[in-house]
Amino acid sequence: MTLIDGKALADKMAIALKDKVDALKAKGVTPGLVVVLVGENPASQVYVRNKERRALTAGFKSEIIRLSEETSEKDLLALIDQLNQDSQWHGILVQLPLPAHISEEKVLLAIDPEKDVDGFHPTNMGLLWSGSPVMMPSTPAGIMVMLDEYGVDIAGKTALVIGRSNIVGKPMAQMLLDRHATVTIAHSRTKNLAEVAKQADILVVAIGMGNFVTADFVKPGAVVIDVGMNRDENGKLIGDVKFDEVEPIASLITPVPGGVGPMTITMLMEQTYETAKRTLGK
Ligand SMILES: Nc1nc(=O)c2c([nH]1)NC[C@@H]1CN(c3ccc(C(=O)N[C@@H](CCC(=O)O)C(=O)O)cc3)C=[N+]21
Ligand SMILES: [Mg+2]
Repeated sequence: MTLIDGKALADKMAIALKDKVDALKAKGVTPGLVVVLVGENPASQVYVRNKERRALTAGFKSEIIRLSEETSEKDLLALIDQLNQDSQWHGILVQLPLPAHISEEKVLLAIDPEKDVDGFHPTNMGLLWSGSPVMMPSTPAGIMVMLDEYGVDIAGKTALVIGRSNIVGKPMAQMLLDRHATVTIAHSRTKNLAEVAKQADILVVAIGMGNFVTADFVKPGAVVIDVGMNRDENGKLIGDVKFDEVEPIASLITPVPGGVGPMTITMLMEQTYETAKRTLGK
């Protein structure tokens, strides 16, 4: 069996999370997650709905605040300030991307780092890179859980992360490094990418180009993690990895859908729960 079933693992973790949440509620704390969505990005609508469904299933208090595409940066910052002060919300997530007239950097800086369940605030990114993470970006955190669940050895292995975003590639590299992998980050300017990729025991692909990674990129027996979420010409969801070609070569591979995506949401829920739990003694 070469498939890493992210959906099944997410469902399994959801059952355990519900029990943990019930126990926390009995102590008087209900985890609260608020999601802010600006504009009508159709992909964002799907993700935000999935998040809300998983949050309510877990027994959280959850709300989606939908703002029009025309919302000013000033109004959004004022809303974040208000959510920062509101003790019913343990986690605040502002869905990215934001409309072009709003600075993502300013918005992420405005979120209280203690409520930044995405782990995107520079304080949280710095804590991760210095080896004392508090809030971890949920996509790479979910990938680490999948690697552990499927018994993948990380220490001493060669890992290649393709993609250098702040939300996936960079934190992924740090998490693998922390577990003693030998890590390389590749990107669109990397020369001889297929040859570089072919050295990797663990290959994480987050480049945002459908079917980009083909059989010639993959070392036989490699573990292949596909973070891609692309639509093909028929509107079908496809990953960054050409699954049918790579699956016979890999020892383990994540599908799209049903791999990284569901675990991203699961880790967001776990992190919101942990954040709520930290308020107990306060
Ligand atoms: N502040 C912020 N935090 C995020 O974590 C964040 C974000 N902005 N913006 C967009 C990306 C993307 N993202 C996904 C979440 C769930 C699925 C997911 O559930 N995927 C399912 C299917 C989805 C479908 O059918 O379209 C799957 O892969 O099986 C995918 C992608 C979170 N993101
Ligand atoms: Mg995330």
